[in-house]
Amino acid sequence: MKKTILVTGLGLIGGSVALSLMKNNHVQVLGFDQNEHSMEFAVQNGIIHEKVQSFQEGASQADVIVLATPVSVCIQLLNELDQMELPSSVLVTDVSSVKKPIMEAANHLSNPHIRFVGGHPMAGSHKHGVEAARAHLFENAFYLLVPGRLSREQDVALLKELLEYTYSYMVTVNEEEHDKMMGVISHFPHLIASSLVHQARNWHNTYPFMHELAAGGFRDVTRIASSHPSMWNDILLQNKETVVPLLTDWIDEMQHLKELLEAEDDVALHTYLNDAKQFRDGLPIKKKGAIPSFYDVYVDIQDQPGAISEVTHILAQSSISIVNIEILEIREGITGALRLSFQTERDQKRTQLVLSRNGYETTIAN
Ligand SMILES: NC(=O)c1ccc[n+]([C@@H]2O[C@H](COP(=O)([O-])OP(=O)(O)OC[C@H]3O[C@@H](n4cnc5c(N)ncnc54)[C@H](O)[C@@H]3O)[C@@H](O)[C@H]2O)c1
Ligand SMILES: O=C(O)C(=O)C[C@]1(C(=O)O)C=C[C@@H](O)C=C1
Repeated sequence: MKKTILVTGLGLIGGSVALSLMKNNHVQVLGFDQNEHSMEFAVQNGIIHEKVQSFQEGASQADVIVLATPVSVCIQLLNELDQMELPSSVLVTDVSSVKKPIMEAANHLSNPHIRFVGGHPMAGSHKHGVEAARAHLFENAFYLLVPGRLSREQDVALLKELLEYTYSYMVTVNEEEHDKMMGVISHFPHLIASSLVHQARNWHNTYPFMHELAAGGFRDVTRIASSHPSMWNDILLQNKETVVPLLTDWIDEMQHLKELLEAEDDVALHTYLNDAKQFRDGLPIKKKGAIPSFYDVYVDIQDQPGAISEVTHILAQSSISIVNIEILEIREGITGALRLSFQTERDQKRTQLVLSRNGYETTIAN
């Protein structure tokens, strides 16, 4: 029998989860968002099967609910759900970037019909909104699952099965380790990226031409500063327990660097830079697993005649050989994506460069 899944919060992440659920013939995907336009877009573009008029209306029909709203809204929705008269048992999950406050709220629920397994797909973008949703967003990424007081083994197994078409690696962690790790590799870097942009902005009056010179380095290190401020506000406040001590350590580290520079300690400075390089170079770029992966580039394209040959022509002109090409999610009238695979990282990088010079939007899913 088909499972009915309600996705609440049809933005970048909710829309992308919904798109992957739509690939499963055994599910019916309902969507709810406070923004009517997002719901309409989702129906028109095949992101969900149907919209519902309220969270309650969807919840009362659902076997599974995915909460994909900002973290603090997710906590409110869990509390609303707790008060609802649900006709039968419902498995609830979320996608929030912070897990301790979510699991705390979930562990306190008393509605006997609710089961809960926390979730966090570890991929995203600086974009937001349903228009940015992509079925391939989570491909080859980790998808973290966090069981709690209301989770049974079969709930975790069911979620893994339903989320199969995200093509991600499901890993179970606890909320404590989740928030600490995310603090270090996701939340705190966000603060640093924003602070670097502020520093450049403060110099803008002195050197008005400077921002024109901001090339790859500045752009690479500050891309995430372009993310949705209200979402990050929420994340940083909800994980301040982790982020504040990291900030204290960082200030000490900056002080140490300042001293090295003032003392012109080139040996210590070189060691510092080299140690960072060694660790950064050792980060896994591509995971090996059930899903074979090359050096892939995703290219957003319009569904119009000649769209694919235009892309391949541009690459041929730059002598870049494509190993494989796959069309993902093309439906009439909306943007779709091409997955281009290359043999080397160099070709992957060059492709991004030449295609973006030609006005294409590209993504590398690591
Ligand atoms: N953006 C990322 O890179 C990323 C990655 C992984 C997880 N997350 C998590 O995913 C969640 C959503 O983030 P996003 O990037 O999709 O944001 P988004 O802004 O693209 O989408 C959020 C959606 O929630 C809707 N919403 C807000 N309040 C609502 C309510 N009361 N009822 C119904 N809908 C409501 C908004 O209208 C919007 O469509 C956040 O918890 C975030 O921490 C984000
Ligand atoms: O790629 C980006 O823009 C992201 O910020 C994605 C990112 C991350 O920090 O890696 C951001 C928040 C999430 O919870 C998961 C992924």
